[in-house]
Amino acid sequence: MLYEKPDLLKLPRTDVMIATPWQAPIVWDGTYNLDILNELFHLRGARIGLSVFVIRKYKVFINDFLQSAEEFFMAGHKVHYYVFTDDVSGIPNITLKEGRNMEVVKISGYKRWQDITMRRMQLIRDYISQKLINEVDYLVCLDADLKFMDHIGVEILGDVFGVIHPGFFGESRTAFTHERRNYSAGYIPEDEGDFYYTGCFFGGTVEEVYKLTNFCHNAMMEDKAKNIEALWHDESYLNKYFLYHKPTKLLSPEYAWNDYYGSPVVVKRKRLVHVPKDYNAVRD
Ligand SMILES: CC(=O)N[C@H]1[C@@H](OP(=O)(O)OP(=O)(O)OC[C@H]2O[C@@H](n3ccc(=O)[nH]c3=O)[C@H](O)[C@@H]2O)O[C@H](CO)[C@H](O)[C@@H]1O
Ligand SMILES: [Mn+2]
Repeated sequence: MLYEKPDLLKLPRTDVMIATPWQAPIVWDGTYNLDILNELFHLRGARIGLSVFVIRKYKVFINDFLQSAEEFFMAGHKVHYYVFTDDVSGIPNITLKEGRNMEVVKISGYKRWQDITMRRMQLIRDYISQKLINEVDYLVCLDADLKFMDHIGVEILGDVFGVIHPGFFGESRTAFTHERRNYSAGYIPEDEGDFYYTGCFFGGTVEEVYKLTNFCHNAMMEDKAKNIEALWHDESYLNKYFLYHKPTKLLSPEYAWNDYYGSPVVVKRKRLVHVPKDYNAVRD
């Protein structure tokens, strides 16, 4: 395989941090060679799962989500979609490319939207031990109200990864919307916290995603027993997990963009974007 020799004396990017203080890479455009990575993951025959939840009115998002994933997500690799839904007939039967398949998993859903979003942790955890552990090597967990606009491939994969929220990447700790009540299991003290991670995109090896979802679900149950819920629900507990179990890879906000935040110069590609939604129309 031919490619340009890496140059140890040349920085791939000079405008952004490309590794955390704990030496985890932060993936930005221009920091990786996709040909090398594709070759490595093909040699391993990596099987990649993608989980997405489509409950109640979130059906409106799933066609664009899947069609755009077929175009941009893990092109050329083995992909297994797991679509969790309360309405199997509402999931479009789209034509998938070679090496890709889809499983629709019927679940009952919850009344409150907060429970729908939070219970994903429990459902993912349980489906990993029931089935996924034998079917995929990596699992990528995503919101449904997203559309792929550009390449997302094996450069994202690692033991456990999170995505820096597009609204907070230049912010100070005090601006992070972490859970600050010390009696919540999602609590992060004001002088701790590295980045603010989005709840809409995380993943890793199936074993690591099991640990992450198990932690988050247990933390939620601990709070539920006290009749509290962290400020940003699953996102708050995910941030807590990443504080003490640091991600081994981080994805830049290119991987979870929202046009609400405009077009900062450091963001060269908007790979996955949140579809604008009318909260009152799609929730409850
Ligand atoms: C960009 C980002 O940081 N997203 C997070 C954020 O808000 P969002 O406002 O993006 O959350 P959201 O409304 O997209 O809900 C999260 C996900 O739950 C599913 N769903 C939700 C409601 C429903 O009626 N039906 C349904 O299927 C669906 O897959 C959806 O994408 O905060 C949420 C918790 O408050 C989650 O942590 C989201 O991941
Ligand atoms: Mn969302």
